[in-house]
Amino acid sequence: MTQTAYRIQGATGEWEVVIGLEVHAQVTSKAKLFSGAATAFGAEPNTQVSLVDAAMPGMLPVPNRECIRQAVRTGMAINAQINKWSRFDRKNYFYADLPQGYQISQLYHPIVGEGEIEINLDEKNPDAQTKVIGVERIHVEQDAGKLMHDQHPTRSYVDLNRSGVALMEIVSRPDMRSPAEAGAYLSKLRTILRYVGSCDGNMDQGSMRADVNVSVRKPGGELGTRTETKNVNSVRFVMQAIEYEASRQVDVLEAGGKIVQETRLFDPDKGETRSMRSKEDAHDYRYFPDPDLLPLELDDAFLEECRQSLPELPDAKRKRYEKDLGLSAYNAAVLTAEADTARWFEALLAEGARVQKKSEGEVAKASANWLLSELYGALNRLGRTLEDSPVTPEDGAELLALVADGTISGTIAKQVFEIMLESGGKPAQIVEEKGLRQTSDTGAIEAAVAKVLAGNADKVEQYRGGKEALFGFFVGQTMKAMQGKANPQVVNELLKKALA
Ligand SMILES: Nc1ncnc2c1ncn2[C@@H]1O[C@H](COP(=O)(O)OP(=O)(O)OP(=O)(O)O)[C@@H](O)[C@H]1O
Ligand SMILES: [Mg+2]
Ligand SMILES: [Mg+2]
Repeated sequence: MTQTAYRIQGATGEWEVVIGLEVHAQVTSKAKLFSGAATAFGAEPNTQVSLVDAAMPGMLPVPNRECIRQAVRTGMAINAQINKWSRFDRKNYFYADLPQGYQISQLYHPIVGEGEIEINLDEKNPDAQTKVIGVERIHVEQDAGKLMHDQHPTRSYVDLNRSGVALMEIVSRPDMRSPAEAGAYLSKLRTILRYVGSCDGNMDQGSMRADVNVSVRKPGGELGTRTETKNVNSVRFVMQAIEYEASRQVDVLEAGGKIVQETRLFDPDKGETRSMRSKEDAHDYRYFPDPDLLPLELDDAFLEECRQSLPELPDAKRKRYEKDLGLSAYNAAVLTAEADTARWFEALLAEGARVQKKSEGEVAKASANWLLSELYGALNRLGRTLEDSPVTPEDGAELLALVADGTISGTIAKQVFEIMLESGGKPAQIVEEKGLRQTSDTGAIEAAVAKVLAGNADKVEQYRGGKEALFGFFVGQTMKAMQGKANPQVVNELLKKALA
């Protein structure tokens, strides 16, 4: 690790920032944690509420196997200890969005114990600056409902669609030392969750949100008192909240004040945190084991199935792309940062291996370059993503195969791609219909060469006088005269001969 430490300069010297994140991640599952109600985003208020979620008297919770499975798979993906025996506790508090009057959570015996996440601090060269952040635990709990204050002048409404939805709370160790490290941690965690498929990671829809614990201390000193900024919903806001909160704490301490352990809110418009409640009026949650639920016991077959179902994880994939496919560190990093991108690339690669007569490394490099420059460029222009790309991996591979076997040149491939984007159609068919096939017809190319040389007599003289850099000019002119359709190798040979 070659990172320079993040320090805040105060009048009394430098301060170090200490950060721990509690991330709430909504579990990907059709049904809620203890009921069969649906979890889809964007439904009309109170249309996805069972009697259990509304806390009708006499209703009993029944754990949803899929939610448990997703938490276990997530734990396995961060190399964590999986606890074969865990238990649900009641966290008691009173609030209008919580009809039960308590949240079912896991305080004393979480399902997942110690794990770790390696963060990469240089996006372009991920292995250049890494750090391991400890994860203390992951437990499973219910989400609450949502209060709506903008529906009526004097009343608040409540939407219970979210009530009872399964969350994983992923609690880090206080191992981060800068906003950048916290940002890298959150991004990496989101990437892992998306690969595993246990959470969609959509922070703007609230599927993933972070409670940001921050304290400051003199470098190497005792841990300071932390504040906790709740429910921050983007990577950028987390970084801003830390920056603001750390310098606020330094100001308080340098003025001779004390940090009070408190819950704060982040205001994205102002980039500030504000006090919500202090420890003095903190809840006494009166935790106790939920008497309606048996302890969770996981058997070996279940754990084995969870392990078998894990996909190749982002770091392993990135390293394989570099080592086995020969991609640059940067390309490997960009292609593996999102599970969807890697999936698209691998489909392109598989199809490329089938239709191109080139080595795996050559196919991989050409595919990566095309995806990251041509396709991404086009999608950006069209305001689209890979998911709704107008071109499929099969079409892309077919286009690259036409270049690889010399049917068309790289320049013509760009033209064909534009036509595919505009009017659809298969690359080979477009090439035939528009007569774009590359030609090695020596007669036609010789004629074009002769015309170019005749029209540029002065340059020919300079070239023969030793200005060899002009060769590229002649190639360009000849290709232009051939409308990009001449085989570049034949053009080179015939030009050399004519200029000799
Ligand atoms: N001195 C500190 N400075 C910064 N972060 C800290 C410090 N001490 C603990 N933390 C972090 O605070 C978080 C504490 O989360 P935890 O879930 O254990 O408890 P909590 O916040 O008290 O409870 P709740 O889940 O009800 O919010 C962890 O991420 C931990 O790393
Ligand atoms: Mg917590
Ligand atoms: Mg907390």
